[in-house]
Amino acid sequence: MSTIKEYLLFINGKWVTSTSNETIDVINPSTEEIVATIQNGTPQEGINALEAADKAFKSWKKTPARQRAELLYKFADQILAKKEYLAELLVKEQGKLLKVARMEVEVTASFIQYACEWARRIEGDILPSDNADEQIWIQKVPRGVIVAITAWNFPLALAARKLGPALVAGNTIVIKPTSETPLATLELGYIAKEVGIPDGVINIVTGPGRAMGNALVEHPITKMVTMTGSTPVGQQIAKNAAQNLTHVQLELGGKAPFIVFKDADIDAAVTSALHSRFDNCGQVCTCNERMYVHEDIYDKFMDKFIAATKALKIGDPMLEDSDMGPKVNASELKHMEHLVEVSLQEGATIATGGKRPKGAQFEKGYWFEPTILTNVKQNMTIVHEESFGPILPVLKFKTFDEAIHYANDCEYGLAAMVFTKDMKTIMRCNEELEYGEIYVNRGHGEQHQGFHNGYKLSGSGGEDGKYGFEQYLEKKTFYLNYK
Ligand SMILES: NC(=O)C1=CN([C@@H]2O[C@H](COP(=O)(O)OP(=O)(O)OC[C@H]3O[C@@H](n4cnc5c(N)ncnc54)[C@H](OP(=O)(O)O)[C@@H]3O)[C@@H](O)[C@H]2O)C=CC1
Ligand SMILES: O=C(O)[C@@H](O)[C@@H]1OC[C@H](O)[C@H]1O
Repeated sequence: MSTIKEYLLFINGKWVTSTSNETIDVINPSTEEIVATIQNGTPQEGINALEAADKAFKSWKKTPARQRAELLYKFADQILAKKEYLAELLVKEQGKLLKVARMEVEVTASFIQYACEWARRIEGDILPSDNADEQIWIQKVPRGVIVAITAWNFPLALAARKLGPALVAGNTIVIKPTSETPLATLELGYIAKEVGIPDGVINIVTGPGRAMGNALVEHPITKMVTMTGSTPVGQQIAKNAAQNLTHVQLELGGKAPFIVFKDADIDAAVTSALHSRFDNCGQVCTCNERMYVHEDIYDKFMDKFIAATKALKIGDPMLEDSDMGPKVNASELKHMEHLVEVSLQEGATIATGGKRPKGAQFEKGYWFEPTILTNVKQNMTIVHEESFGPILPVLKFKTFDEAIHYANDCEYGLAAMVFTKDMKTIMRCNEELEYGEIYVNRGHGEQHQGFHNGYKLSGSGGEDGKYGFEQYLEKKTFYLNYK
């Protein structure tokens, strides 16, 4: 009889049971079984975590950056040492394929290792003053307590993407993972103790965002909120943080266009389009959310693309030969069905998929077939509303200007993908596409040294790389007169 693990709140280096005496079940999306429970933490417990982080900040910021990095390298090593355990936990709580979960654990460690490289590169400026015998120093200093709020699609990697730079820069952190997939993130509390991260430097609290999240965002101890999630919630966080003018960094929704020009390598485009839509059951912020294929190659492209989509194997994410697992929860599954229903009502047709799969193995769980919609018009809902799931509308285009117009006709601006061999077309796309991240002749997939930056309603601030690291530092200008 497997016992259900009850996770507690991780505050000031201790595991704490919430005074709410309430827990939240974490459900396995493949089986609908309870995987574990978490605390329904109270807003006061969130504030307790902030106070612990504030207390720890005073000594953590004085710790030489190299020592901070050395501890975080050990933290990353311990994450890798637990790869199989953490990967299986991710499969159970999020439904992602085991091979993708293993990649997520590796990426979690590499996010932290990348941040550690910045330990000896925190550079300021020294400027000559207009006054004699005076210098101006512009110093980079840590902000203080960072609140990190994460989404459910890559929960562990998203936490590390924030924890790494925050701590290397000298800040302390309170992480609130989503209530959907908090387990692997909570395991970071055990790892923090194992490697000797000082108490209070890392705190992990759970509870619904509207209560626990609000409390963390609105408190004056909080000096920065970094959040990954949906645009409506990001907008709410920005409003709540405004009362203290707290710095906010938001990575939000997307509706990436995937444009296949007439001269594209069709086989390469088919493979990239397939993975950029259906990997992680379409639950990646930079996913191929809508395709524009030049009319001259449309039939040839679609024959190959539909065949490849039909060949995808939906199944138990623990099995090596599965290509796609379930959606993360029941409401997301219902959202898929709703989007297909609306698309059909608006005149689209289904080339493949469009419903829950049949079979005994799909009786339980939140499964949805990989779906391609055709006869789609630019003004349809599915072309503008993020699906964040395995549904792909495909449209034709005639001219370059038409493709760019369609692609930019969107309230989001995170990622775009373009397939062409023509350099002039590539450079015009670079210039005219209104997106923070453009992939040319390959599918989506950021790298740590890049800059994951959403335009429009896809976010503000950006993260990763040099410019993401800089967000975790404040500037302090120092006029030194030595007359
Ligand atoms: N740009 C990017 O890099 C990424 C963007 N996303 C986007 O995230 C969405 C899916 O993730 P999902 O988790 O459903 O996103 P949500 O916006 O629903 O939740 C994100 C996080 O915010 C918390 N939250 C909710 N309300 C508040 C509040 N009022 N104050 C503070 N925190 C709050 C949630 O907690 P709880 O769940 O416990 O309520 C969760 O931890 C998609 O739209 C996708 O596009 C996802 C991944 C990456
Ligand atoms: O947030 C996302 O969906 C992507 O940025 C995803 O998150 C962590 C992985 O490294 C990215 O692919």
